[in-house]
Amino acid sequence: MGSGGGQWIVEKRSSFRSEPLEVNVSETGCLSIVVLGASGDLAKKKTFPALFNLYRQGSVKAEDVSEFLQLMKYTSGSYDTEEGFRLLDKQISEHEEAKSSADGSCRRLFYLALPPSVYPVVCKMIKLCCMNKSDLGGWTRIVVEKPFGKDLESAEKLSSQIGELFGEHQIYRIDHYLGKEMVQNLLVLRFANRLFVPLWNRDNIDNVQIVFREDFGIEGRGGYFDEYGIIRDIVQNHLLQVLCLVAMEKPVSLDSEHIRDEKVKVLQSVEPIKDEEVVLGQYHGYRDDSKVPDHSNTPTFASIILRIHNERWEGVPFILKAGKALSSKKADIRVQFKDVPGDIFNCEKQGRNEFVMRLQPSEAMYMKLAVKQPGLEMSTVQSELDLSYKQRYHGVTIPDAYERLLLDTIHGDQQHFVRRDELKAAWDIFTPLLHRIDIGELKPISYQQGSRGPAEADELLLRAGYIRTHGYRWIPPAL
Ligand SMILES: NC(=O)C1=CN([C@@H]2O[C@H](COP(=O)(O)OP(=O)(O)OC[C@H]3O[C@@H](n4cnc5c(N)ncnc54)[C@H](OP(=O)(O)O)[C@@H]3O)[C@@H](O)[C@H]2O)C=CC1
Ligand SMILES: O=C1O[C@H](COP(=O)(O)O)[C@@H](O)[C@H](O)[C@H]1O
Repeated sequence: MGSGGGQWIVEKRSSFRSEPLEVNVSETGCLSIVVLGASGDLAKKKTFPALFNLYRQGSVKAEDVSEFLQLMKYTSGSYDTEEGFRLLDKQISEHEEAKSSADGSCRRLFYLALPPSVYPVVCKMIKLCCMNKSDLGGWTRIVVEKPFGKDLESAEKLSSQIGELFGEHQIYRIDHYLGKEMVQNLLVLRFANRLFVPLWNRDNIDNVQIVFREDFGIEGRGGYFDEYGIIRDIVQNHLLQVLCLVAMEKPVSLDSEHIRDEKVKVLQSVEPIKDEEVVLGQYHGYRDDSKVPDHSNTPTFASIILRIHNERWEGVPFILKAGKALSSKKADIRVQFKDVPGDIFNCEKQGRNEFVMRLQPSEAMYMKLAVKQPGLEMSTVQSELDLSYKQRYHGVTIPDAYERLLLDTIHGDQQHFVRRDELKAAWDIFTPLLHRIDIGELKPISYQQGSRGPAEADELLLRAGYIRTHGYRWIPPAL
């Protein structure tokens, strides 16, 4: 899929500048976006809708999907032979010539919406057949999706194979959670607010939960899911990336490398996972999927405590919880503070201060805190300082994560992509646990679909020190 000749006007997201910068993406050469795996689930659900939205925003009267479709060309071919890739290169070159783009200024973005097993051969073919010249600012970039490997060894092997063909600056390892509004907000909240600076540490924070819940099961993805399971699907990547942003030290600057340096340090400080701090679950009915073996040991739910061995976080449990086919669909970060020393109000009975960031649905952040019960009595009640995005930013459309990340790729901004050493450190944490699950040493507990997951997970939460608020009732503000 390509565009050129001054057609695409897109907004450059200069990460933290307040004023959006209008940039014509074709000003430095023709841009071609090649989606490999165009007929797959990911391309259908995420990649093409994101591309369409970007296109729609950039072209004033292009609400019509047919205009968008006219920009596309479909090339069919096999992933491991040169023939198809030579044809692809020819088509891209013809398009670039048609747009009169100077040789050496063209930009080619290859989005691999493919299973990781074919990444190496596809990258080899791109390198062999589809590279462009870069002497006038042109580039070739590769976007790869998760799962990037299955464990430390396979991920490192994959990294080496791709690393032999492309430089790190050309490889964009996408984790779409890094493109979510509230995840991107974490750096601002933590480092642009004096309020949080002195509080964000083991002296004040008792525990942190990072939770992903889905209210549907694997829905026809049994073949993929059973091979990977919930830890590889969600925890090792999405939730761990969120943990990094919650726990990392302040980066030297907003430069991609500075941010990723700090994330790597957090990951390297995570202690080995203890068996007694893991609860695995598998929903009842999971094995009914035709592609799931009858005796599958794959977890569809996991609650895992990670402990960070450093000055800021020693002793603070980070509870990472993810599950499919549960009672609700949500993703949030819940930071629970310690009790007030020498409490004269008996607030402890009601609950602790909590700072909650809800990533989805309906982005919000709220601080649960004790206030005086309105009225004559001098008693306390749990209430909240509430920033609900729909109310506060009424009418503002929050872009989809994939839209942002595709745009970042076009702009060469790697801040929200996973660096090779980061990936290695992430696999380091989970590989021993995953291997034990793979060989059946650890078994998931069965739970009912539409439930909260295994009761053992809530027990683990209590053991970790989490204290649930009692009698708290949220009254949504009226618009
Ligand atoms: N701006 C907004 O939209 C706001 C919305 N609210 C809403 O108010 C409600 C209450 O909010 P809040 O107190 O923060 O969150 P919840 O009551 O949803 O959850 C608080 C904690 O208790 C756990 N929990 C929930 N149910 C059970 C259970 N039956 N047994 C054991 N543990 C349980 C949750 O685990 P887990 O995370 O795994 O479910 C979580 O750790 C929510 O629906 C929230 O969305 C509140 C404030 C602002
Ligand atoms: O990467 C994945 O994410 C989705 C959930 O994404 P979200 O943006 O809707 O929260 C999940 O359903 C899928 O299993 C997983 O592969």
